[in-house]
Amino acid sequence: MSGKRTDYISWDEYFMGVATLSGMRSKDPNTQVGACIVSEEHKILSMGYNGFPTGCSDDDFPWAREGEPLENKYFYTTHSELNAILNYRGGSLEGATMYVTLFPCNECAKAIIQAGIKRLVYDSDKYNGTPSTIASRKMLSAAGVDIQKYEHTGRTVTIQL
Ligand SMILES: O=c1[nH]c(=O)n([C@H]2C[C@H](O)[C@@H](COP(=O)(O)O)O2)cc1CO
Ligand SMILES: [Zn+2]
Repeated sequence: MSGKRTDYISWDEYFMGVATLSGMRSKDPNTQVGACIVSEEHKILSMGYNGFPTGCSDDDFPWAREGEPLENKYFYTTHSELNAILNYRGGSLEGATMYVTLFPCNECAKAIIQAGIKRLVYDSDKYNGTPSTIASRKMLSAAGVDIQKYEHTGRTVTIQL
């Protein structure tokens, strides 16, 4: 008998958990997104969350969803998926898997494809049916990216910080 623990978290729980934790860094009051990129050997290569680019202060740039284009967040936020891709400085992401807490938009889909990411595991799909996610799905499918919906296990993890 090996005596090994049996209640350890699965790879999917681990990586979606890390993506979720990363999203908790986001200052966006409406939608927090986290992404975690993993190698074929189950090694974490990079992480990201949605926010303004370096040097663009969260206190100076707007988090509003509405109003003039220059006065709301959409021109300024870097999405979690792009941040995770850009945060990787170690070489190629060819063949990697991305775990992301929200299904990617069309712009992130292009970055995912061009980075060579071959598998996508997503959790929320709250913008399903919008032109952006329809285009995203269309491109990811055409490029042969394996798209999987994360299956919740019901496990709750409490971390004392
Ligand atoms: O793929 C995505 N990844 C990502 O990080 N985001 C970010 C950008 C914004 O900060 C926020 C979306 O804001 P909202 O849900 O209020 O429209 O989530 C949004 C998408 C769109 O699906
Ligand atoms: Zn995006």
